[in-house]
Amino acid sequence: MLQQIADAQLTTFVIKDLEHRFLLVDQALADSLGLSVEKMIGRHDLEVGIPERMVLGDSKLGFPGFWALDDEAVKAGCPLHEADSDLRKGSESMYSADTLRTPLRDKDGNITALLVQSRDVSDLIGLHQNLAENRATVELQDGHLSVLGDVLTSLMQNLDLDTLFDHIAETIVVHTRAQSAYIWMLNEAGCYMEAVAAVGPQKRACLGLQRPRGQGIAGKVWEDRKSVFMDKTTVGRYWLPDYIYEQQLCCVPLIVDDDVIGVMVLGSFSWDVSIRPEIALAEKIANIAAIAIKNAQLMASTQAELSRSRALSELGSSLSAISDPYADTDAVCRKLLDTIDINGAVFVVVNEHGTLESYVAWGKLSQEIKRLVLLPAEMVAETICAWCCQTGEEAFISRDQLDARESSRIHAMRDEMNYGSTSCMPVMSAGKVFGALSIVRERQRCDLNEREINVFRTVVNQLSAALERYDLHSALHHQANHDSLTKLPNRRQFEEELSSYLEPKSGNDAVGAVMFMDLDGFKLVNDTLGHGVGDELLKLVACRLSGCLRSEDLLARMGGDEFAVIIKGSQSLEYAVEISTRLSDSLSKPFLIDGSSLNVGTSMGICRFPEDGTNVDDLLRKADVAMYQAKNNGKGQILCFDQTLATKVLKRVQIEYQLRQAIAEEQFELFYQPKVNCQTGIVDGIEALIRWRHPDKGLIAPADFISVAEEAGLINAIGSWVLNEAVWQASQWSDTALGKLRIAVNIAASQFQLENFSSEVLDVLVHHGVPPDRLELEVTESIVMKNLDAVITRLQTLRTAGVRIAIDDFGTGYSSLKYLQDLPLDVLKIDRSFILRLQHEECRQSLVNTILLLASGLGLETVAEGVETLEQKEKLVTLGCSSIQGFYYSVPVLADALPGVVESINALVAPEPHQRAA
Ligand SMILES: Nc1nc2c(ncn2[C@@H]2O[C@H](COP(=O)(O)O[C@H]3[C@@H](O)[C@H](n4cnc5c(=O)[nH]c(N)nc54)O[C@@H]3COP(=O)(O)O)[C@@H](O)[C@H]2O)c(=O)[nH]1
Repeated sequence: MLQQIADAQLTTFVIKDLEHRFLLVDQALADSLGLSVEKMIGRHDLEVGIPERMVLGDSKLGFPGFWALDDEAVKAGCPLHEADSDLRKGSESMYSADTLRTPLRDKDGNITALLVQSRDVSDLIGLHQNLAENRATVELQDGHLSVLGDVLTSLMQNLDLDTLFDHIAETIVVHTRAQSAYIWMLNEAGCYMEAVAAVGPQKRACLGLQRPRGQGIAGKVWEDRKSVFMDKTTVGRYWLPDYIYEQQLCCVPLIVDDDVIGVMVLGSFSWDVSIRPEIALAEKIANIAAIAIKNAQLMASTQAELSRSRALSELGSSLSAISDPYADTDAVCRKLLDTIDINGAVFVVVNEHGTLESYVAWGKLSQEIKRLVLLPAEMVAETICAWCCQTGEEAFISRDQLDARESSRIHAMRDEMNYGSTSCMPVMSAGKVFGALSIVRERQRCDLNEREINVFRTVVNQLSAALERYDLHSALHHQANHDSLTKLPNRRQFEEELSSYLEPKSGNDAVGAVMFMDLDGFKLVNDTLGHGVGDELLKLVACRLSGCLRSEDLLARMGGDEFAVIIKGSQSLEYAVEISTRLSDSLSKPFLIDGSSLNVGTSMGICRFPEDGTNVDDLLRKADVAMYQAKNNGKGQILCFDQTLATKVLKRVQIEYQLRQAIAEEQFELFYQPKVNCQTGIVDGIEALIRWRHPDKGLIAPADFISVAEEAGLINAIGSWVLNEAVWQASQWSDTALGKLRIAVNIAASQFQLENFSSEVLDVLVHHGVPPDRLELEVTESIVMKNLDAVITRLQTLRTAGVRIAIDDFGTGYSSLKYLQDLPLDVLKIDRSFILRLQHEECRQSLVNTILLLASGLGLETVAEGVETLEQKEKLVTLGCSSIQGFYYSVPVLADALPGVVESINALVAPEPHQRAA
């Protein structure tokens, strides 16, 4: 029955005596040992074939053996549980057991036997091991997942491409057992893989390396499109010199949309720790990295596109405001590098000699835009730019083409400079080729596409239009700033240039001189030979003057026959005088125009800056003042500005200004001075003499303003007023005692130059109803200076009508007998200077006598001016003078006072009423 119990157990069920002999053995154990139960009873473990190291123990396994465990249980006197492991059975296969040894006691309590119950737990342990392995796998995957989560987060944070590449390389080293990492990216044209980021000792050496398809590890992974593990012993030929420290490499392709865009390489410097298992993680990182790279590339190209379109619109607006075609083209070239994704822009121009020269070249080298070295002119002539300039057509060269329109040395240069795709277009202005603009890409990059060429064409067209606008604007500007006759700068340009030159530069005043000149004798040429000759003369003068100056100086035509010069940079008065003398001398030789030899000279005024002024107005005014004075001193003079001179001129200018107001407001009055007949002692005429009643300064004598009026061209207006006023006054006196008196009016020489002068005089007489014989015109000898024939005709017309003509101030001017004969005269007025001291100086007497004889010989009456004394009067009467005028009889008086004055003069000779009666 006990045997039945033993056999019914699921476990090994054995009872042993204290010598380890089996007292009871279950059938299963006997079967497993290939023995019968009976055969085992009474035998110990070794005798039934249980291996010795199980029975007696195995030190290697740390197993004490069945017997030692049996003894231990007996000794302990209580059940002993033992989890045996890795036990080998007879077949040497491994098994594990869970054994309980329970000492059995007799009725006296003594241990007499040992119950051994043992269970085979090998399967259970296997299960445990599987469980542990599974747990490790899950943990590894969990680890990978968390690594990938980190990687994903860090790579998707919108990094720019370069930072992203670096970041990927760093991430690999952080999250795998790799000690170095390299990122290789396919170039734009898909020609090679380029190392763009690296972590590890080879970083510097490796960055920028390029590997074509199939070459090097990156090239091989690109070709095979799958991950690979290599070590130095197995793959020598792909190693190249790229990885000198690494012993093992894991290489993973970066694939997006089935295209290999790059390669990720993980390296380890030791043999001990294999990085082969890292491939799985690296591949997962690569998947994320590839997407992140693609995103960043998209982002970068979108941003580049955005900034290109921004640059394009900026370019458009800067082109519309082009101010200097050269400087602006330079800027356009630079902007083109931003506007179109290119590596170089070159601009060549056709210079004024019609030859091509390289003007500007810009290149984009690792994002930095730099000016490139310009090609020598002879090489420019062999480029595609020259072809474009010659034909006026566009040209395109693809990246791998050697275009026959360029010379072989340009091909060699292209090679050396790594030039690829090129587009060149002519820049035109008003149908004329101005130059050519060319853009270029590095050879490794794709050809310029249609869209990019269109953008380039738009820019070139805009540039051409801008140049056309600029040319037009320049022409207009030139027109506005230059004299069309002499082509010299005009007054406006002169003032602008002087003003900008005078602006203090770096705190220093500009130094130099301004000269103002006016041609002497030009008016005569113009009036006598006509404006055509005058114009030719001005052109020749401009040419001679220009030849005397340095290129930095400026000669301008200020208007009419006036020229001005800016001498820059010299403070020396001597130098200014030297230049002006040179200018003046240059005009000394006659000018030959239409077969006539013409002579002109120049009067010149000089002022210097900063001494005489620091602004345009001051300097021009002062040079003008000096010139004015030079002219007054006599023709052909050069004078430097001085303040006294300026005061005089200022006064003159003020008088001129006020005179204009005086004419407008009729601030003039006529005074009248009687002329007394020497024979009768009776007043036989009066002279009208002008006075200016200035609102502030009171009465101003004609000596203080007539000459200014003559110079300013105001005398004709004043003369008209005097004539009208005097004739009107004569008409007022018509029915009085003064009604028969002849009234003399002073006429300036320029009045005789007026074509309608005689008709004006006659009209005034008619208008006021005064007969012509009551008017006498006093003219000076200066009327013979100009247009003598016309003057004589006018005088004759007047004289024929009955107006008398007197020559005034005789003896002070030309005193030519010829004109005395030619001019139709009635009266000769002897100048006051001859009368003065008449009674003291013998020679004066004979002079006056001669004049009187001359007048009498010519049939002219005579009037002596400025007679102040009785002696003078008596002498003149004795000498036979016709009439006398002077303070001796009366100072000039106002019209109201004149009747009284005349009456009292006449009274001096008229008999008293009682005498008359007698
Ligand atoms: N074109 C015009 N010229 C005019 C006009 N009115 C005057 N003048 C000329 O101005 C000059 C100065 O004239 P005025 O100051 O009026 O002097 C005249 C007399 O006042 C002065 N005079 C007369 N008698 C004496 C005298 O005894 N002593 C003395 N010191 N001066 C005297 O002489 C002037 C007269 O000059 P003239 O005309 O030459 O007879 C003078 O040249 C005027 O011509 C005008 O309307 N238009």
